[in-house]
Amino acid sequence: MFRLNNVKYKHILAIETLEIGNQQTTGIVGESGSGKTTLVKLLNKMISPTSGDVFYEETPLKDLNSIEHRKEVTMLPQQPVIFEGSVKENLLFGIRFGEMPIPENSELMDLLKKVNLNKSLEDMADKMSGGEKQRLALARVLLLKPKVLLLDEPSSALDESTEDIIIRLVMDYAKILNMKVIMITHSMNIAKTYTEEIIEIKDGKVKK
Ligand SMILES: Nc1ncnc2c1ncn2[C@@H]1O[C@H](COP(=O)(O)OP(=O)(O)OP(=O)(O)O)[C@@H](O)[C@H]1O
Repeated sequence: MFRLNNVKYKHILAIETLEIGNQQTTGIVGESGSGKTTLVKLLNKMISPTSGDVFYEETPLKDLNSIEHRKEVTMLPQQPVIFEGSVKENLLFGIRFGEMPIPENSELMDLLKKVNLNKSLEDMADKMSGGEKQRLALARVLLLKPKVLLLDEPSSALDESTEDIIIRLVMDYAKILNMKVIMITHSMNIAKTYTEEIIEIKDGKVKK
């Protein structure tokens, strides 16, 4: 799915070769500051390498339009962005931006239930807790049904049992929608439990 060839990003990453295959779930594991987020940002063209090439399905990312690419390969950042306004407005933000058909309220409510968010569509999103905001942001990306979902430490604002429920839910949902998931986590245990292939990053390099 992705291939990196002699990729450098500033002094942060130096990856000679890396293949992320077509498996459904991939884990990216490494210590804090090792370069995991930077690697994932390269995959959806949020940033471009200082040198070297990133390929998506054999096409160099530098030849792809960033906005179009990010519709296919969508990232849920560690700190979710929540806008002033209702839960519904927040859910529909990406849909409107991508000029996609607006879903029925019933689909939105189903999704809220799926991500364990006990709120109504009219509730104000900026009044919610950190963990609730993260689940809302997750619902928003799931609604976009990207081909590849990049999750940056999806559980950082969640307690352990919610974390488990949410990761399992994303993985199940991804399977149903045939969505590939690349998930950053600091925990080798989480990676082993939920992902088929694990990439370890240490000091900006892939650990062999
Ligand atoms: N735009 C930037 N300019 C300079 N340094 C940066 C930039 N972005 C990140 N860094 C630094 O690069 C290193 C790797 O950061 P990155 O966010 O990729 O790590 P991470 O493995 O995702 O860490 P964490 O698990 O704590 O989120 C860190 O030392 C960080 O401070």
